[in-house]
Amino acid sequence: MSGVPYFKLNNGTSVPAIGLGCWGGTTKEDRSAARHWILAALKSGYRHLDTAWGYGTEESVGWAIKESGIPREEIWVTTKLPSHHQGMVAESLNQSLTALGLDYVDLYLVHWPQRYVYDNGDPDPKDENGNYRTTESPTIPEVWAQMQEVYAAGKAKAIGVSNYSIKTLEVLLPTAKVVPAMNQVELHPYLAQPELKEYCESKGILLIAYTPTGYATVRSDPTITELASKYGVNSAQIILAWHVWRGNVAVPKSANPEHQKSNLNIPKLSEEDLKRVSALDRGERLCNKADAKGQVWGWTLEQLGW
Ligand SMILES: NC(=O)C1=CN([C@@H]2O[C@H](COP(=O)(O)OP(=O)(O)OC[C@H]3O[C@@H](n4cnc5c(N)ncnc54)[C@H](OP(=O)(O)O)[C@@H]3O)[C@@H](O)[C@H]2O)C=CC1
Ligand SMILES: O=C[C@H](O)[C@@H](O)[C@@H](O)[C@H](O)C(=O)O
Repeated sequence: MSGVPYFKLNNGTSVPAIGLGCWGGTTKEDRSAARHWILAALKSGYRHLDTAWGYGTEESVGWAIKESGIPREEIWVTTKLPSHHQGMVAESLNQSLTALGLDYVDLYLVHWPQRYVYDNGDPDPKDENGNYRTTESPTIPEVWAQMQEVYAAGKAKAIGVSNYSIKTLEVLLPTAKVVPAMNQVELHPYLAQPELKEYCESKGILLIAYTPTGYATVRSDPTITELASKYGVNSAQIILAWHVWRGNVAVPKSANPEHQKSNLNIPKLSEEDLKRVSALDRGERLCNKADAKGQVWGWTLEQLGW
């Protein structure tokens, strides 16, 4: 077993390789109650919290940081820009900072490449046919230019993207003055995304794995459970060891103190066993799958480049 390593970003800062996913449910009550399991995680040794404007848990994250008494600079905080705020990056980040009770975040991510029209602050604006009201203005490069401004102002110590593919990164990068430090995407043994990983590595972009343990689907895979027995650990630990070996940051969510603790405790696996985990890749998405219209939050898989 070993502690959590830190990975270096293209701007020279370092991020704990395991963070706590802070998606806290859909009700106001659950999102508020998340403060208690977020605080428990900080007490167990987590120093990296992953939230988003859209999760409604920024206040809970801020409360837990304050309550923990841990110095601000020892905790890595990520939040994300929602799709209906992409024309107002500075204002949206200010809203997030107010909710967090912080004066900077360590990482600010564009949550999705698709942009929605701003309609009275509705985060899911839809037309009469139930279609997302996406917009081409601002463009991806225009949104990124605004991201560079909040980075220059020091309100975000690093900036990056989420749910970007090679296709959408190829739209962003040509005019970027700051290369995204990180790209947060779905990654687990059933969706290893080797081409995206190689591409991002070649550009100096670190990947963050969301849905990192692949839910019960991947955790109960026979190879994973066999390795868990062999090493005397649980399935999530096998999968997280694989992420760290591949050089991916991972942000497992757990409200359970025992799971939280074990997710920080990374076992050392043999190269041969790690390669067995890699061999499970089948390009299967488990989160954010296409809906009945063949879209994910208003964009087709082709638009997303998935
Ligand atoms: N950028 C994006 O678009 C997205 C980002 N995310 C981020 O990624 C985070 C994690 O993603 P998520 O989809 O929740 O995937 P996870 O792989 O983190 O799965 C979470 C589930 O796994 C369970 N779990 C966690 N650890 C263990 C363990 N050791 N043993 C058994 N069960 C365990 C949790 O249950 P329990 O609480 O009971 O432990 C919970 O039900 C989110 O919170 C969010 O921060 C997620 C989706 C999209
Ligand atoms: O409106 C979009 C959804 O909230 C979507 O943003 C989430 O599934 C998300 O990607 C996450 O980070 O958990």
